[in-house]
Amino acid sequence: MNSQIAVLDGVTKSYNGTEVLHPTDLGFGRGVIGLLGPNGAGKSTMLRLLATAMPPSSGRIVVSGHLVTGGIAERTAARRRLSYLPQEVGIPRRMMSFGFLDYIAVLKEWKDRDTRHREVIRVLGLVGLADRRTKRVSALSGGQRRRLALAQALMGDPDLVVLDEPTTGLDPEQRASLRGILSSYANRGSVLLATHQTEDVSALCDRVIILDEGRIRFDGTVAELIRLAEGQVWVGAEANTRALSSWRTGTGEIRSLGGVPAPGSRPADVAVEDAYLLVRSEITGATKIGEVR
Ligand SMILES: Nc1ncnc2c1ncn2[C@@H]1O[C@H](COP(=O)(O)OP(=O)(O)OP(=O)(O)O)[C@@H](O)[C@H]1O
Repeated sequence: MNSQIAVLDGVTKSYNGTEVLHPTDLGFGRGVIGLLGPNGAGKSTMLRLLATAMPPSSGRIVVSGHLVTGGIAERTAARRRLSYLPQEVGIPRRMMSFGFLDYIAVLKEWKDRDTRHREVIRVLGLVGLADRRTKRVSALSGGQRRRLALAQALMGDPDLVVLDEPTTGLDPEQRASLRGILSSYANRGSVLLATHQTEDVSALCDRVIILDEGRIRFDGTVAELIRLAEGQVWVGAEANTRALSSWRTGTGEIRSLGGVPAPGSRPADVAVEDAYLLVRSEITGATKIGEVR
């Protein structure tokens, strides 16, 4: 489809002979897409493949019309149209914030010095580090370093923004501000983010994909995900019998996922986290959505 900015076509990835991403077909259009899944599900693997950080074991990947899995020229052309925030970024500690971003901009082939510097200042402002631009990386806090890493992924006007756990380590103000920034990128391109923060998915994502053991287990809108869990989240004075999980909330009531509703309990609004946990429990065989009681 022409409106697709990135496509995975029969893509697999194996490490040392073990397939960790099973044959996957996915297309990404405009908008923010959240990738959820437990540790080791294959989220980072999928993002690294899309970001051209490593080749797939089989299948085709296309980004902005360029066949990433073709020759080097096509891969380079795709790289010019995407940006990537890995889960861990090693930033030289002696570099200054401005110098680091300027260096990345040079690698991204921003040749004109003035334009490049304007862009560096713009992204430093976006991540709230404008007043830290002459600070050495070693003098930044952990969250500020993460913001600096994020800034390099926001440079330019990419068609595809690939972010591996972008909100980890950010304070609430920065997370809220990042949501605004990512929504504005999503008006013109595709933003794909792997996260464990289900609140970010509900606040931000047009589409959510759940990956587990290298397979896609859910792909739909946030509303569709939530609908799967409707009628299975309860609050009351007691926990549901055979609840998948239950806990006392700040109001003193017990919130239960799944199970047989306790006498006097009432249905609660479903959050993305509830639906995610119920989908996961179905995968692991702990319960079956729609047949909990
Ligand atoms: N370089 C590698 N060599 C060997 N195995 C790897 C390598 N990178 C990842 N794996 C394995 O591939 C699987 C998927 O890992 P991946 O990092 O993609 O998961 P993830 O969903 O991003 O996990 P997390 O939420 O913990 O970041 C895991 O079993 C992991 O141990």
